Amino acid sequence: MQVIDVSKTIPAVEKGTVLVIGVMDSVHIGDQYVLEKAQELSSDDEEIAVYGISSASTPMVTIENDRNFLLKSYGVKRYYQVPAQEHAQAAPDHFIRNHYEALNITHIVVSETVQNAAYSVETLRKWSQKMDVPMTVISDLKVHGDSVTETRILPLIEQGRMEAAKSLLGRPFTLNGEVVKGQQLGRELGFPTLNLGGIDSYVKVKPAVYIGLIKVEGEPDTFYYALISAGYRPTVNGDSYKVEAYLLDFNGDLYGKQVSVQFLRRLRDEENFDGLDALVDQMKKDEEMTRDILGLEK
Ligand SMILES: Cc1cc2nc3c(=O)[nH]c(=O)nc-3n(C[C@H](O)[C@H](O)[C@H](O)COP(=O)(O)O)c2cc1C
Ligand SMILES: Nc1ncnc2c1ncn2[C@@H]1O[C@H](COP(=O)(O)OP(=O)(O)O)[C@@H](O)[C@H]1O
Repeated sequence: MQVIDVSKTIPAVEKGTVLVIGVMDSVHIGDQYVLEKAQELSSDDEEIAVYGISSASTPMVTIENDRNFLLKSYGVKRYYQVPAQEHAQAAPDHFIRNHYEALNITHIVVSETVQNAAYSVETLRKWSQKMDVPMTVISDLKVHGDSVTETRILPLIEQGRMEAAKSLLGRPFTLNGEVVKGQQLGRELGFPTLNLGGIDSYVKVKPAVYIGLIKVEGEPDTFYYALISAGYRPTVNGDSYKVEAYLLDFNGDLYGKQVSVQFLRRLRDEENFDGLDALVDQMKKDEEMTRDILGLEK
């Protein structure tokens, strides 16, 4: 998928464009609903492109790379990105008017949620009628009475409500990062834990122990179950927030690898134990409980 800055020259395309206008920051089930409709509406002669009205605020549920990967998986060929300083005024109707011919727009798919101060669905509708370009407005997908937004998902992750987050995201909340060195204490405790680096832009999950799934770079068809520890590690005088994972029934060198860490459910909150023995006793219990829940051999 191509990412194109809308403030730069917009390359002309040959195929017809089904242009989706939406806030596609986290590619949650509301966004997925819009993208599925766009897929249904497009023919083999057309390509799906997204004009993304991003809030671009941190912390994020889905960082840019993740978003691009997800959009691509929904068949999106081009993502027209509005520069951060112009978000508040992001006016897709200007963009469409200015680049209508270069983009060869054959259909506009607009999600009802995206109206902002700068434009309205009505403005777009008038233009599409004048130009005789079909336009489809996708109504807001509601879960339990309310629209699905990133603002609704963020606090769920901050509270460690991973099942609830998953129900709105349409996938488990996932951190993608690189395995970095930690204090090298884990192996001595009998619980080697990979330390995840490069995750600063993501929302911080509640300090707690979680059951998760890990995918490792170079092994696209394998998942490992894991115990994830997120938090400040008060027992070992941890100085900063970290996310670590102990992979069950795994042994290998993961330093420097890209991993994806999916959060399935919270097991318990992080505690300040009185010494390492108490911590290790609890980690053993955590592992036993996890094996019980997952139906794994002990
Ligand atoms: C299953 C599990 C549970 C953990 N629970 C706690 C906890 O409740 N409190 C705490 O201070 N640290 C907890 N930790 C973090 C450990 O203190 C940390 O993994 C250990 O210090 C090793 O760190 P290292 O990877 O930097 O060597 C937990 C880690 C795991 C894997
Ligand atoms: N089952 C496992 N789960 C996680 N990491 C493992 C496992 N087995 C081996 N490792 C390796 O051990 C490292 C973690 O050991 P640890 O002593 O906690 O060191 P660090 O503090 O640097 O993370 C991982 O980065 C990985 O390379």
